[in-house]
Amino acid sequence: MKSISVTCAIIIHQGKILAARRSQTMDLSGKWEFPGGKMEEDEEAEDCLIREILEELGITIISLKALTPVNYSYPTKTIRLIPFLCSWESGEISLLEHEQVCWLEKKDLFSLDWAEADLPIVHELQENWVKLVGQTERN
Ligand SMILES: Nc1nc2c([nH]c(=O)n2[C@@H]2O[C@H](COP(=O)(O)OP(=O)(O)OP(=O)(O)O)[C@@H](O)[C@H]2O)c(=O)[nH]1
Repeated sequence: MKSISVTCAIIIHQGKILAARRSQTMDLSGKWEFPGGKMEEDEEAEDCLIREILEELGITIISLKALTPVNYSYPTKTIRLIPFLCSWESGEISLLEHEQVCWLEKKDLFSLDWAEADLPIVHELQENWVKLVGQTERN
């Protein structure tokens, strides 16, 4: 099965990270994810990320650091999920596609019903929280 490349943003703000809940009109409805979306042809991963976050949340972000990509096969599709730690640069968050967002501390990471493909990223964040979240924020 052909793999679809999907970028996602772990947006850090005041020592927490943003998670978003997929709405009823999206596949994997009700699952939590890191906002982002599919890469277009000839698009760089970080350009995709910045475009998707503006489309989905109405904010501008800056990508700070690449995390480890995840290859995952759902029954109907295979994705390569490409995560980046990001900072929130400007704008106010609007829910343009998701039904809910929340800010997570380390202790809350596994309290959500994550999309399966996101679990290795959540583990990577938990294991390296201080280095990745505590020391990466720009503002
Ligand atoms: N954005 C995002 N997608 C994820 C994550 N985890 C995960 O399994 N996915 C899956 O990756 C695919 C990305 O689709 P999307 O719907 O967010 O992307 P898009 O906006 O570009 O697509 P669309 O406009 O065609 O619906 C979906 O199948 C989604 O379920 C994640 O953390 N973030």
